Amino acid sequence: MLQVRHLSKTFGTHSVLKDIDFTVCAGDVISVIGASGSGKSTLLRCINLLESPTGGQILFHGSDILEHGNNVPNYRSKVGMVFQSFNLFHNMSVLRNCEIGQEKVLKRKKDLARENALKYLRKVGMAPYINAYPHQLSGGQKQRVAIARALAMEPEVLLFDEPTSALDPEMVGEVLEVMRTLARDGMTMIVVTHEMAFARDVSNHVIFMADGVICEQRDPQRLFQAPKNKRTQEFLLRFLAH
Ligand SMILES: Nc1ncnc2c1ncn2[C@@H]1O[C@H](COP(=O)(O)OP(=O)(O)OP(=O)(O)O)[C@@H](O)[C@H]1O
Repeated sequence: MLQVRHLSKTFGTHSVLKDIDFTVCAGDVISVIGASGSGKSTLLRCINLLESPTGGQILFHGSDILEHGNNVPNYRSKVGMVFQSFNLFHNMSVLRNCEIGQEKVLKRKKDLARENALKYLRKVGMAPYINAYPHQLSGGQKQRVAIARALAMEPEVLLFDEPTSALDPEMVGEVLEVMRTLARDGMTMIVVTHEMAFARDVSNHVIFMADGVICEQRDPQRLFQAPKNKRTQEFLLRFLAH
């Protein structure tokens, strides 16, 4: 479905992504792990074109979306994103947050947008809060609304950029549980995370990054139990020591 080929990104003279290569198939849950500053968020932001890659290809169903003339708005509507900081519209209710993108971007009629918003708010357990405003919600609840909003756009791939990093520890579980359910339902997901248990137990493929490079990518069982790359070994040892 999605192939990232030789992707690079430079900020000024700082090379943040170098020769990134991986493939996403329908139903894949891919976790991207690595130390702070290794380029994980930049990679996600390049995939959904919030950042322009400096080089390489992003093939979506075989066509390179970085090539001039490709339908970028269509691609964007099929690649959803959930941010660390929720990015909800503060002046809108929970329900409106989940309707607005469908109406403005997908041009859905109000009735359909509402029906869909309610469907996904139910899925993440936020239906009782449809009239609440973001400031009335906990961090975990805000993130569940953000997930419902992304799902309501019915993307083919959902990108998560450290979705639990801004949450108090007691709220991490409720968001991870929603993500586990999505994975079980077959949602295609790329998840930048520091939650190693999620990466190990839920994903079918794990990418380990250091200094803008993919050092190792494999199935989680082998990557966690028998990492081949020295930097992966060091990272996992440091992680276990905490
Ligand atoms: N807009 C930008 N301009 C300049 N440098 C940037 C920009 N965005 C990111 N960088 C740099 O790119 C590098 C990778 O950052 P990135 O946020 O992708 O790492 P990360 O692995 O996601 O880190 P973390 O786990 O802390 O979120 C860092 O050195 C960062 O300072």
